[in-house]
Amino acid sequence: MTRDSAASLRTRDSINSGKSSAAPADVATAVLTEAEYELFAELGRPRRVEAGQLLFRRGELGTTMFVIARGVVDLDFGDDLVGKRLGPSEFFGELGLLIGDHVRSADAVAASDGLLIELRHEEFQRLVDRDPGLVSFFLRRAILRVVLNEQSLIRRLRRRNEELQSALDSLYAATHQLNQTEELVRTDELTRLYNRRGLTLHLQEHRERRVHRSMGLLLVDCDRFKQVNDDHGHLIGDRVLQGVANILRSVAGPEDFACRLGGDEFCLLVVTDQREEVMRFGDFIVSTAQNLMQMSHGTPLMCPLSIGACLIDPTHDWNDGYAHADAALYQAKRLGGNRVHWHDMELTSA
Ligand SMILES: Nc1nc2c(ncn2[C@@H]2O[C@H](COP(=O)(O)OP(=O)(O)OP(=O)(O)O)[C@@H](O)[C@H]2O)c(=O)[nH]1
Repeated sequence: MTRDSAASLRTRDSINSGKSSAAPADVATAVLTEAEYELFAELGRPRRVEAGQLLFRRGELGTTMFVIARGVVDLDFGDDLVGKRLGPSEFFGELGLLIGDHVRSADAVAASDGLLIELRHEEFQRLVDRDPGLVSFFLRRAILRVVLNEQSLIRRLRRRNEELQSALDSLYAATHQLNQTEELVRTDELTRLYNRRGLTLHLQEHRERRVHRSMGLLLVDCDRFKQVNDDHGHLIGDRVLQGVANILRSVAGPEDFACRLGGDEFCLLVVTDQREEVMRFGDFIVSTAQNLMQMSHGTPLMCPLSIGACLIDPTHDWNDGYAHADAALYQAKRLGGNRVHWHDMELTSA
């Protein structure tokens, strides 16, 4: 291509807009100086492109640099990186020319019909031979542009990383808060045992996970607790309730479940299918309360406890099991309290 035809490739607009001469300040610009453009146009090959035509893909090896004579080209760097639109006199794919076999970092697509000038790696030496000064200036700009692009990419990635980190931190905080709230919703404030809602959720989780295990149920109720409040005040009453919770907490294994149902009523679920074992739990709780009562002088640390106990059949309705334990508790109270009573079927049918 001659110098005359090269000049004719350039649109008048781009010349008039002053893009053609790179001032020292925009040394990293993608716009070629007039002299560079003319040199590349002279040694390169013109190539017509149509709107939407793919020039190269990200990840492909390339050995060609392109200069836009007419039209516009979009560069898409993928992920969520900002793309670029290049116009007349701008160049792209320069590392292919300089290095040869360079991995493209973007998809290049003609965004309009246009005309490009292609320069292959093999032509690099010819460019140098023709005008070493001009090519060295171009090289400086091309390298600077790559470095600036890299730096801006690093900055963007760093910012993005910080944003992601802070989003992750907020997510952790929200999850933590949610867990805490969920835990609070399930917890009795006074005793820190599970509350009735906690029990309902516990049973629901078991049903959902299809955990079918036999369990012993102990319904624990304070005897004449109202009297404690009346005689010693609510604060002492609270302390007694906390004492009952401590006994239940101390006997419950990791798979067992202790909760305060409300007021002076508690329950303990123990994983077993043995009546004797459930009764052992019950006896231990009642006798521990008795021992604590003996240790109190004046201000009560504890009150007597009544317990209704039964085995829960995992294949039966929970409410049936609960009703059995409740009936047994009623019997324990009727017999004077301060004891464990085992549920027997006659009780419920009576
Ligand atoms: N201190 C305190 N008292 C509570 C709390 N919740 C409920 N109570 C009281 O517990 C008492 C329970 O009374 P009752 O249901 O008659 O039970 P009780 O006096 O133990 O009677 P029996 O069970 O028949 O032996 C009531 O006076 C309630 O006000 C609490 O959180 N703290």
